[in-house]
Amino acid sequence: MKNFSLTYAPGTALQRLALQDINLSVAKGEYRALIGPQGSGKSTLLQVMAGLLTGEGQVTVAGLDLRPAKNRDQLWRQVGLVFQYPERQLFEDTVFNDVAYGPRNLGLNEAEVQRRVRAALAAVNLPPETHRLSPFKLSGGQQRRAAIACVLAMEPRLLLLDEPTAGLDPRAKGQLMDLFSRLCREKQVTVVLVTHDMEEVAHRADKVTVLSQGRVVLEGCPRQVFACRSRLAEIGLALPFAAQLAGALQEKGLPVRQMTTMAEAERQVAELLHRCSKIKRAGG
Ligand SMILES: Nc1ncnc2c1ncn2[C@@H]1O[C@H](COP(=O)(O)OP(=O)(O)OP(=O)(O)O)[C@@H](O)[C@H]1O
Repeated sequence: MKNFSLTYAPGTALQRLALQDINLSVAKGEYRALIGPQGSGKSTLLQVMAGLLTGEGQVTVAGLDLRPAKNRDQLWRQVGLVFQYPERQLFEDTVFNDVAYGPRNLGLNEAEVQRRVRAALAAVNLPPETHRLSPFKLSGGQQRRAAIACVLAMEPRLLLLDEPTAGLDPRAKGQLMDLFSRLCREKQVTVVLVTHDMEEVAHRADKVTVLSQGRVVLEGCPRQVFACRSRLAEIGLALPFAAQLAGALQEKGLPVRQMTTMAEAERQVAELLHRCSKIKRAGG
């Protein structure tokens, strides 16, 4: 995106500048997290990347300049957008037909449709006995997975995820986040994830973009972004637990390096305990 801005309902009483002068570049195969307080423009930005919203400035996705409408129309073959609560879009008589809907619309032959549907349902761990059920007979978590399978069956090159695990239990959430990571690492699918979950960002993202009031205010790898403690506090964003712990220990004068993931926290706490026990043994 180059110098991109978007105003909702221009010229009306509801006019709202949602994105201002955005310059953003996401590499192929990258896992990008998009964070920011409520109303900062994250969902709007995802919809622009999906070609659903337009504004002023340049947007190029998968080599397509999105200004001409014909290019935006082509994008749906390459981009999968998972909205918040995607299960609300399930509508077919069976789970199988819901997942097959997109591939059939692509005009693929039935053997390829079947292959894609089975692969997508297996990827989200929906067992074969659920495939012929009405999606409305599934549990809430299963419905979410079926809805995500609908997007995966399109085999998108770019996966845009708007809080895809909101409301799921930790196990289901972990499984889905692992799946998105695998698609990124093994199939070079580009992932852009909107989330309020800083642990996920610290753990999985290659890079983080922070939005505030429609502007990009910080960008970098998780370690760089989470080192900007006061800026994030000003914006109203929390730090991952490990970064909070590092700050608390440093305030007490303990020799702790900056850290963002739980694995780093475990290593550093183990080092600290080891040093404590050596000091104790030495009678200190
Ligand atoms: N269809 C719309 N018409 C008018 N204003 C809108 C519309 N959609 C969003 N907005 C406004 O644009 C701004 C950005 O909204 P957006 O949903 O992109 O933010 P967000 O960061 O995704 O928020 P959240 O974390 O709450 O989902 C907000 O001020 C919102 O009220």
